[in-house]
Order: sequence, then structure tokens, then C-alpha cells
Amino acid sequence: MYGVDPPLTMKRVRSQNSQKNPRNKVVVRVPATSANMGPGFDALGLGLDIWNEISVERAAKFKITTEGEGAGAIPETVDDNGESNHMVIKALKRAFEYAGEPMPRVKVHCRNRIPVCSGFGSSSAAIVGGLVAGLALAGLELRAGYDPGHPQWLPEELLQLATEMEGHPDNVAPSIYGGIQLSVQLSPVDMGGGPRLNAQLALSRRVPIPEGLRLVAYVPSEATRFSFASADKTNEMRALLPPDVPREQAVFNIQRTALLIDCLHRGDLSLLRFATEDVLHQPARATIYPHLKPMCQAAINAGAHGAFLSGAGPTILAICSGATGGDIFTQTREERQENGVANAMRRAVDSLSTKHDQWKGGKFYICSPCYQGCHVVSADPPMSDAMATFGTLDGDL
Ligand SMILES: N[C@@H](CCO)C(=O)O
Repeated sequence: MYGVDPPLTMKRVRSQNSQKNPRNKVVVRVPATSANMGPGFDALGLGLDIWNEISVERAAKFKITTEGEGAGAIPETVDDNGESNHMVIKALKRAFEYAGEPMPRVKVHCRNRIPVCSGFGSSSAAIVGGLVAGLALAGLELRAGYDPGHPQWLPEELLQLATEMEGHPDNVAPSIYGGIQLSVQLSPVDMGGGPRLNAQLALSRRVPIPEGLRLVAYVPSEATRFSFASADKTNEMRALLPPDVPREQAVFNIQRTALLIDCLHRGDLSLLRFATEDVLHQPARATIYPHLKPMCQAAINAGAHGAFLSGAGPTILAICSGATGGDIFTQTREERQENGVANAMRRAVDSLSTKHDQWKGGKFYICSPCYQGCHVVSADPPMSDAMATFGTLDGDL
């Protein structure tokens, strides 16, 4: 049987831990994510095996440093009260507020491998990584617990906190849990109300990943991404979407999202090219992203099982099985399907007219899904095992 994620319960043990034994330093790893997967707008997300590492240490003065992706471009300013636009700092503050502790001054170092402003979940990674680091630093114990009496309704506090900050759960859920996540926001009415419940309670369920899945992602160049600049890029790309959806478009996406979940559960990739079609967000976004349609088509023609805009873009993601047939492990690098798909995608973007040159010259990432979400790598004093490994798969998978 494929497992569902154990709801994450957060035990407040302030009297033993937080007050008496706050941590001095915490290092967390947090994966990239690709939201929507075509038709599953604001509902589906996939964790990728590309990781940021965030180190947070109590210090005499606030300081943020960045290496890797976004270094020199992400503003690192933070005032003495911890006011900052930096997502990691905002998430740390939210974590301390949640823990009921004053926000300490901290030194934050981000080792970024996730391209920023690209549709690869870099802001979710900052939010989730910052929350986990902050909760751990504040001394809260986290426990991946499963209450069989309330399997559906037990609130997953970390998911709530992260969803509230991000606005939608499809990136933060795989960032927390890894794998493919199907997330739902419930209203209090759905839940029968109750004093603990927020207006929108997010919950997430793991969807199985077919074996051997490989992903080819094209991330347009740095220059292009930063021309979009603002931290509000996702909001700008959401503002493009028409507020109302004709019934036939809603039906189109409902059918495909349901088919996609079924394909993933069966491990059947044969219908994925239809199951990853979308009419809710990609057509409007294609008006800004001229590479979207030709690259997706080229990927499918070259044998990819499906291709779509990653999150709000501009990254394009193609799903491959890593093999052109036969055994993935006995194939040479040249024979592997993802190379053919990447080459075809490159030819497609290169053949756009010169007025679209800004979309050319991007980078390809060939990667696998990640099966684990955000986790603590090291802490001083050390974490309990449960905390260090929360967000990993349960034994069901
Ligand atoms: N579902 C979101 C993901 C980006 O954060 C969107 O497409 O706008």
C-alpha cells in the first residue's frame, strides 16, 4: 500500500526545552519544488533532488550571507529589530512568534542551489527552511506523529504556517514532505468548524512516484529571471490569469488532474502527455513565455511523457523515464531519454525568433524527484531523532 504522510504534530514542550534549552545553531536542508504539474493548479507539487542549505546561528548582530544562486542579487539587508524582506528572516520571525519566544539576533547563511525567481520553489524553500530552523532554534520539538483516530483532520502545523506565508500549499507541501504532494485547503465548514481551525486548513497527501522517473528542467538565463525581478513575480504571473473560468475549461482540468493522479498511482506513464495538459494557467502565461509551448511540444515529440510550466515559470519541466527502453541501469549516458529530450528542448528555444533571445541560453537541470522533505542536518545542542528526521518517508512507501 502506498502511504499517506503522517500528519506532522508539533509538541510544545517549552517548559523542558524551549525555555531551558534553546538551540544555538541549526542547519537545515530543503528541496526545490515544481508546482502545478500541468493541470493541478495550486494543488499538486513535486519535490526535486536539488537542495538549499540554510544555517542559522544566534549572534550579537543580525547578518545574512548568500552563496550560490541569487548571491549578489538577493537583498541581504536586515535591521537591528530583525525587519527584513528576506524570506528566511520573515520565516524565522514567524517561527519564534509561533513558539511564543522573542526573536533572537541571528547570523543566517544560505547555500543556494535552487535557481531563484524561476518556478523552482525557491521562496517556498526559504519559508519552509526558515520555519524549520526557527522552530528548532526556539527549542520546540517536532514529531512526525500519526493519530489513527484523526488521520484526516489532525492539523499539520508546519504546513499551516508555511501555507499562510506562501498563500497556497502546492510548493510548500513537497518542500516539507518531499515526493509528489496533493494539497487541499479546507474551509471551517468542511471541517465542521472548531476553535483550533484556521479559515483555510491545508492538508497534503503523498501521491506515489512511478519508478525511475527523471526530470529535465530548462531554466531561462539569470538575466531573464532578474528582469522579472520582484519578489512579487508569482503574484504578477497570477494576476495574468482570468478571474473566471468557463465550465468547459474547469472540466478539462478536472478530468486531467484526476487522470494524472490515477496514472501516478498505477505507475502508468502512457497517458501522462494528456494528463499533464492544462488550460487554466498555461495559455495566459504563454503570452509572457514564448518558449512554453514550443519547448513542451518538442519535449513530448522527443519522447517525454509530459511537459509543463514549472510553477509560475519561466522554467519548463519535462517528465522522462530515464530510459529509451530496456534497463535504465545498463544504458549509456547518450542513450538515456532525458538527453534526447533536453537536446530537443534546446533546439526549440534556440529556434525562437531573435526578438525572444532573452529566453535562450538558459540552463538544463537533469534530476530526480526527491523522496524526503526539509530536514535538520545538524544542531547545537543536537536534535532528538524524531526532529532530525521529520518529513522523511514513512515505512509504507
Ligand atoms: N500554483 C502557483 C505556484 C507558484 O507559486 C501558481 O501557479 O501561481
